[in-house]
Amino acid sequence: MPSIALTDAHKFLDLNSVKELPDTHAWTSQLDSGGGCDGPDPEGVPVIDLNDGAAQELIGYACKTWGVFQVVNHGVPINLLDEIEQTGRSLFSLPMHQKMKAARAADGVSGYGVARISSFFPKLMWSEGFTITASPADHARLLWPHDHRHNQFCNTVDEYQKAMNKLAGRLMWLMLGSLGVSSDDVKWASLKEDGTQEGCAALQLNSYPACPDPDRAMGLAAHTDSTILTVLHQSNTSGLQVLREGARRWTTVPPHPGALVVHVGDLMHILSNGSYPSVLHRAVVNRTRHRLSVAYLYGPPTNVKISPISKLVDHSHPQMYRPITWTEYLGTKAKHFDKALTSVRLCAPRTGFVDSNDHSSVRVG
Ligand SMILES: C=C1C[C@]23C[C@@]1(O)CC[C@H]2[C@@]12CCC[C@@](C)(C(=O)O1)[C@H]2[C@@H]3C(=O)O
Ligand SMILES: O=C(O)CCC(=O)C(=O)O
Ligand SMILES: [Fe+2]
Repeated sequence: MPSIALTDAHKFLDLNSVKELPDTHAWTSQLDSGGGCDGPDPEGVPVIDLNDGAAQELIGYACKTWGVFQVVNHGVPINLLDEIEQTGRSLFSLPMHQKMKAARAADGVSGYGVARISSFFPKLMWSEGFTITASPADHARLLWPHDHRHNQFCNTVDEYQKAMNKLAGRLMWLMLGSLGVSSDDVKWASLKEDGTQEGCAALQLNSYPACPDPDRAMGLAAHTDSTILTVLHQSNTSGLQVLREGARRWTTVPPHPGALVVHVGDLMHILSNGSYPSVLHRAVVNRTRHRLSVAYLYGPPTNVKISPISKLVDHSHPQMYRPITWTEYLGTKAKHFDKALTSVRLCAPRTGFVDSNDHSSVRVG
C-alpha cells in the first residue's frame, strides 16, 4: 500500500526538470542494490545469431537457464530500430500538457502514463511510458494535432509493429520447436495467409530520464511480462537487469549494437508447462543519460484458452497450470501482480523449480 497519497501531480511530474530526487520517488529500503546488486556474470546473457544452424537449440538452452537472450541477424533493419527510438524520444520530449492529452484512462490500457504496476509499490518509478495496443492514429492526432509529425509517428509505429509481429512469431516457433512442439500441436498459432503471425500485441515505449540520485531510484520495478514473449529494443545505454533462475544477483543485459532482447513471458511459462520459466527483470536508471526502450509484448489471440501443450504433459510431468485466456491473465496480473502465475497453478512445482514470480528470497521492489 502506498505510504503517502500519490496524486496526479506526483504521477505526472516532469522528471526531466527535477534537480533533486523527491521523496515520492526515493526507494531506499526496497532497492536491493546491496543484497542483489548487479555484478559481472562470467557467462552472461546469451547472444544468439538467428542465421546459426544451431539457433533453435541455443534458444532452448537460453529459455531453460536464463529466460532471456539477445538475438542478432534477426532481419529487422537497423534504420527501423533507430527510427522507433527517435519516435519515442520526440514523443517523450513533448511538453507534459501535450502528453497528458493522450493520457491512459484509469481503466484503460493504451496511452501515456506511469508504469501500470505502480499501484503495487509505495514509491513512484523514475520513468514514463506510452502503450499502443492497436492503431497509433488516435494517439498521434492528440499528441501532434497541428503538424505532419503525426503521420511520421503512425508510419514508423505501423512498420515497426509489422516487423515485430513477424519476428515474434518466428521466435515463438523456435522456442516451441526446441521443445519438440510443432504447428499440429498448437492450432491457434499457425501462420496467416499473408505470412503474418496470428496473435495480439502491445507496443510499450519506456522513457527513463537521467536521474539526480540513481542509487535511490527505480526505473521499472522487478516484474515478469504477461506475454508469450517480449522483444525489447534498448537504446545504447544500459539499464535492463535480469534475475537468473536460482541466482541471488541481478545481471545487466548489456546493450549490443543492433541486437534485440527476448524475454520469456508468463504465457510461455504456462504453454511449456514450466520448462521455460518467465524471467524476472527490472530497469535501473543513471545520472547522466536519458535511456529509452521499446517493448513488443506478444501474446496469443486474446480469447484463446492457453494451457500447457498436451505433448508436454505426462505422468511424470502433470499439467501445472489451468487454461486461461490472455485477457483473463492480464486481469489476474492486475489483481495479484507477482502472485498471478501461482494463482493459476494446479499443482506444486517440480523439485528444484520455482515460478519466477515466486522468488521468495528476492524482493521484487
Ligand atoms: C499487454 C500488456 C502487457 C503489460 C500490460 C499490457 O496490457 C500493456 C502494457 C504491458 C506492460 C509494459 C511494462 C511492464 C508491464 C508489467 C506493465 O506494467 O505494462 C507490462 C504488462 C504485463 O506484461 O503484464
Ligand atoms: O526498459 C527496459 O529495459 C525494460 C522494459 C520492460 O521490462 C517492459 O517494458 O516490460
Ligand atoms: Fe518487462
